[in-house]
Amino acid sequence: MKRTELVENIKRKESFLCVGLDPDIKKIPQHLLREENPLFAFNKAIIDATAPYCVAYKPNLAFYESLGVEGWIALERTVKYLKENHPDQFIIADAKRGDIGNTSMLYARSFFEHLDVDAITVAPYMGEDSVTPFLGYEGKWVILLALTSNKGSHDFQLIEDKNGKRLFEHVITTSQKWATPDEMMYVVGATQGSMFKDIRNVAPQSFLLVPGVGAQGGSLEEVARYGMIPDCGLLVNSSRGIIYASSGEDFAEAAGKEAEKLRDQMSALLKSSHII
Ligand SMILES: O=c1ccn([C@@H]2O[C@H](COP(=O)(O)O)[C@@H](O)[C@H]2O)c(=O)[nH]1
Repeated sequence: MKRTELVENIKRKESFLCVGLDPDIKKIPQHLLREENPLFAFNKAIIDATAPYCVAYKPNLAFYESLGVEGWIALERTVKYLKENHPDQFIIADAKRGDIGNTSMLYARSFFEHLDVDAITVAPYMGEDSVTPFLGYEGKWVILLALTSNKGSHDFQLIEDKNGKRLFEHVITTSQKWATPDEMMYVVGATQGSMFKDIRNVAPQSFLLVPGVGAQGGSLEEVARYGMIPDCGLLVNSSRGIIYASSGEDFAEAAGKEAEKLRDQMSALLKSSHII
């Protein structure tokens, strides 16, 4: 999906919400365990209930790979279901890949040709030749980890060089030489609050994928205050806060309500920034 289409969807739906499809077989409602593929049954119900309120879905690979073949089948069926029934949704494989060039090339083939998602998260640690094999696919995106939402983000990402430039700033400035803001986004955790100002100093035009709202306690208002740009430039993800809003038979309806609440807040933020 091209940036113009993503931005049109954000404006039309008054939402920059990304719903995280992180189904844990131990947490999904008991009655779904009778289904032939419980993970897919769960995702399908969540998608149908939340699609009016979001513009993107982000399945995290861990939740599928941990189940072996059955998990991969659930992931493939989920992506196919989205493409056939909700073709306006931007699909992100949160896989955090990145390896030596020829290996990254095969990861890229797997996610962009076989699974055919719109974007994949990539770890920048191995440098340019580990990232560039994911680039050059028409309409596909690399989402590079920059400043993550977890406590451990401080261990390496904030290390300063002798001029006071931090590692995450190096990641962003260097990677902008490899790709345009129409093919590369950055992961920045919602828990980083006012650090979004520093991110925007080095990435004024890039879209940011922002996990950490909901279960991790990040503030949507702060993210928008410091991170929003004229075409929005944000995809804010919530996974557990939406998909586990209820553990009962009403789980999909409850997920829809949570997504709608976030959409309403996002709509107000888009309006106050004169984006819509
Ligand atoms: O910095 C990061 C990068 C990725 N994630 C992933 O996003 C979701 C967040 O889930 P919640 O349930 O809304 O906390 C999950 O898949 C993480 O692995 C992140 O949280 N932070």
